[in-house]
Amino acid sequence: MNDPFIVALDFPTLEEAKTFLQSFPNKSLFLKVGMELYYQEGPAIIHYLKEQGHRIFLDLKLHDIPNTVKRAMQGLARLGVDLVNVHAAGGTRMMEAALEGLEAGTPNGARRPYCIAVTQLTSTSEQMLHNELWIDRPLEETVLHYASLAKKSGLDGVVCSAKEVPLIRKHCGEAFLTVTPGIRFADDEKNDQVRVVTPYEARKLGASFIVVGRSITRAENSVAAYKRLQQEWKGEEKE
Ligand SMILES: O=C(O)c1cc(=O)[nH]c(=O)n1[C@@H]1O[C@H](COP(=O)(O)O)[C@@H](O)[C@H]1O
Repeated sequence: MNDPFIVALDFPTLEEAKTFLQSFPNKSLFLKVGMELYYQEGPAIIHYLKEQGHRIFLDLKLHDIPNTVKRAMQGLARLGVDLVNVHAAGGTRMMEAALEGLEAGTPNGARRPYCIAVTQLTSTSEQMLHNELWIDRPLEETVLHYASLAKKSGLDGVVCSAKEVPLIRKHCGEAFLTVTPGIRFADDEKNDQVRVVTPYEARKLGASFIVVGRSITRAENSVAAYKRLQQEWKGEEKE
């Protein structure tokens, strides 16, 4: 998993996803299939993207009782995706059950999908955490606590904002994956994201992977936007 860019394929239909992918012929991408696309197209979308040679992060953010998560993960492992996720808020027993399900569903000889936990969504602000969700601890502390629970449960890493990566790396180690959405170019709209950084900042902060959706998928020229992403990651942002 060396390529640090994950493109969020947030489209309502396979047709629209295909139209987008036509801009990247012969290129193997790391694609994130989320609820919008998967709930419409189901496993067929995964089979199609795998046939095209793409790697897949199936982002369904499972959060349920341990047994349900275990059985759901068993099925997802059979799809042969590379990466899946759960909400760390489901607790350690649920995260352990997710791994048990993945191990049980992984075909013989294959590698089980990596499994990561969402800490606090990148659309959550400090204010929302305290005033709406009634969580009194500082946001960064809760992110680190959830990351520690994920690590203790045996997960491979977390989803967080790149802002929290240095703290997580310090406590959970360099091998623990940090997958960071909330990525925007300096001149982009934030939309519904709150804890946002540029690709350049994400690399400086040490993110393992960055998840980029609208800045590429809704760009006038998606190929140019992807190239800009590569350049900024290499440190060529104008400061
Ligand atoms: O798990 C995720 O992928 C995720 C977690 C999170 O905290 N924040 C977050 O934005 N995401 C996903 O990352 C993508 C970000 O998309 P853009 O905001 O368009 O770049 C979306 O598909 C979200 O579902």
